Amino acid sequence: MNVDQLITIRRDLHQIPEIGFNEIKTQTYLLNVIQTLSQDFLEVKKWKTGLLVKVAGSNPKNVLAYRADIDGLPIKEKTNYKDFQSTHEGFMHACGHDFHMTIALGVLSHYAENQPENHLLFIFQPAEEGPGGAEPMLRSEEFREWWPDEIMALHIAPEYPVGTISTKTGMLFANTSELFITLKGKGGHAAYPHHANDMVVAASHLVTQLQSIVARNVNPLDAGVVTIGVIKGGTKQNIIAEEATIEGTIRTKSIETMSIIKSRIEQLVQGVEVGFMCSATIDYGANYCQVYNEEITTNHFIEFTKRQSNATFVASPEAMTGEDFGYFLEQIPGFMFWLGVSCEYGLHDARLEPDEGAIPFAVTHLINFIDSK
Ligand SMILES: CC(=O)N[C@@H](CCC[C@H](N)C(=O)O)C(=O)O
Repeated sequence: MNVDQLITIRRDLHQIPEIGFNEIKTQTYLLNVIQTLSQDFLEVKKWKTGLLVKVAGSNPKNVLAYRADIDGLPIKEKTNYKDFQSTHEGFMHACGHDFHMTIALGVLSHYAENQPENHLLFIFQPAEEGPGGAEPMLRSEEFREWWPDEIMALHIAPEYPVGTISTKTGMLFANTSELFITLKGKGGHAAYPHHANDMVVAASHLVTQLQSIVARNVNPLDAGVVTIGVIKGGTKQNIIAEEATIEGTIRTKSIETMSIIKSRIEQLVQGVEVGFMCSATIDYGANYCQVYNEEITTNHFIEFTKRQSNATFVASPEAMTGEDFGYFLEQIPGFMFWLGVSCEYGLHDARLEPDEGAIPFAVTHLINFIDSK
């Protein structure tokens, strides 16, 4: 695949972002591209809205896997793209998964023409942003039949210039848990507050109290995040709300801190139930384990990257981002790395315009790395 074809694919995919386990058009698009490749060494399996593609090696000793996540986000795009903005109103590839898929297709197309020595497995995984596709995929018969010996994945990094690769051994990304809290009280007329239990006021108190957990319950030498991204409640300005919902995410470096934060959330929610005479439910949604890069495979990739004259290696700090790729790394040795895409706006920003020059760079880097093994 030449650079123009890769850019066309990225722009096509950018126009059809779909959220977790709804990647219907994306799956069809990927299948159509894969069908244009030479099929001599390829085998394709569908798994839910994702795909598994195996390339048969000529003298296989092991299976090396490359994983790309394929879902988009519920974000209304605000890029300056003229011809290829999202056609799905309110949805956007604002986390670079259009890049991740394109790079995977670029590498796959090379090996469809040039048979690798070892087997290769390309994983197009749904629902990374939630509710999590990696864990159920790992348990599936489809995946277990093609279980790899080693696995790798990349994530775009807007803060680094094109040509930069950044990673580290050990923890790269944090443990995560989603958080959904619903408060139910008694609604009523705005002028009769003494006959109601106002869930807008209760939710406001709770959001403020939740901020105290990291400040006062997490060891300052450890790290934790409690971010509330959504607060909803009420139906009209002169009606006291009978229901409010709070949605957020928890991030920690250790499992113990995740338990501490969750039990504090439960205590604070109980306090709000008593204090505001309401009832509450807590749902932790999708939980991801940390992304922990295995030492030997990661160091091998770092050493390879440092030897490439067109690549700049940056030792990565740990990040409180989450990735369900951590589930693959729990069971299969491998690593994830950041790929510089040079953009002033960060991940999950409606203005994210990653530099497409990173696509051919990454495709070549990965092919050279696989061939070096
Ligand atoms: C790389 C990245 O941005 N990943 C997401 C993963 C989301 C996990 C889950 N849905 C949650 O919100 O906890 C991130 O937000 O870090």
